Amino acid sequence: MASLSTFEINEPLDMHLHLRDADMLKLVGPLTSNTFSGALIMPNLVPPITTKEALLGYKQRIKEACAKDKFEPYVTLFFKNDYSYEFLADIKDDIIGIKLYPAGITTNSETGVASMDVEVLRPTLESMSKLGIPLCIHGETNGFVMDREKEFMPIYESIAKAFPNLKIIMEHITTKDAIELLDKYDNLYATVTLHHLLITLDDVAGGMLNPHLFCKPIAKRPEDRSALLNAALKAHPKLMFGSDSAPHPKHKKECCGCAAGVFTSPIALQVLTELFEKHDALENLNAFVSLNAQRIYNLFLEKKTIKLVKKDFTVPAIYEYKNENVVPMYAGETILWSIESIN
Ligand SMILES: NC(=O)N[C@@H](CC(=O)O)C(=O)O
Ligand SMILES: [Zn+2]
Ligand SMILES: [Zn+2]
Repeated sequence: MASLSTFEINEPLDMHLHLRDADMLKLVGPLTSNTFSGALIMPNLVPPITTKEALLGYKQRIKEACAKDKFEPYVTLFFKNDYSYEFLADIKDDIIGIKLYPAGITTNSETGVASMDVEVLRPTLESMSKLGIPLCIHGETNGFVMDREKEFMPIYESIAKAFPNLKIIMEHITTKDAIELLDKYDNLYATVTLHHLLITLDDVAGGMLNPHLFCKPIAKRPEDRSALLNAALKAHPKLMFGSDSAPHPKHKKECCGCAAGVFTSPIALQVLTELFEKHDALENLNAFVSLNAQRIYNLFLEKKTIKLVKKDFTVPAIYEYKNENVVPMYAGETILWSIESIN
């Protein structure tokens, strides 16, 4: 009998994750914490996380939901223009970064910033830069949907230039323009999702509409996907894996007015392994999914080894807990790798 191939991932990190709250958190939290060592948790709850009390309470609820696993939730604060230096100095050690959303650009971002003018953002950014707090950004304008990220590039540039000591993370990049910008400024970094390495707009809307692949930023053109994939496969040192796994209940996806977000937590490591194997790049997967983020964010992790085996896995049609449910990417389909053991 031919022996099965196996592959090990050490201390995997998901540097862009939505865990929501309450029963949805209890449903999706363990689907990340069982296989990942840690994750950067997005603050776009309703209302968003803007106080120390809300932040610490949320971190505690995440720890309880994920209590079975060795897992570190790296929580973030929702960017506001009026945070004082004293407030940020006090909260600095509890957060991994602050997430900036242009108002209304994505799910639960209504109270984000109304202007991306550097002068308007300056007070908070100056404090962050002095305190060494990284800035994570959802970088889209409100222009034509396919151009929103590209149009945001000058804004990234203006912030990168104005605050050379501020670490700026371009979240969930989807274009070759963003990949090109990465190498222009020392203080620019990026995350990329699994789905943006796999799909283009064709998969979302080129045939029958697939609401489970609808997300912000929308998937782009084949040449964008190639640029993202090339950078990920070589584990570009400024690029990190961030799933942007963004669960919404089934009835909010399969309806008129579909919510944006793709739910990938339960399949992320298996499909990444499939993708890197297909492109003969498995030797770079640990850098892409862990080492780059450890270096960029100065993280120190306990050992956790995920052993994957090349064995078919049928993705569940739906994940459920009490009244919550969520449909994963590739629901009901077969993927080529499975999780064999977690140590
Ligand atoms: N990516 C998405 O399409 N949705 C995210 C928000 C975000 O990351 O922009 C969500 O919170 O649902
Ligand atoms: Zn976003
Ligand atoms: Zn997100």
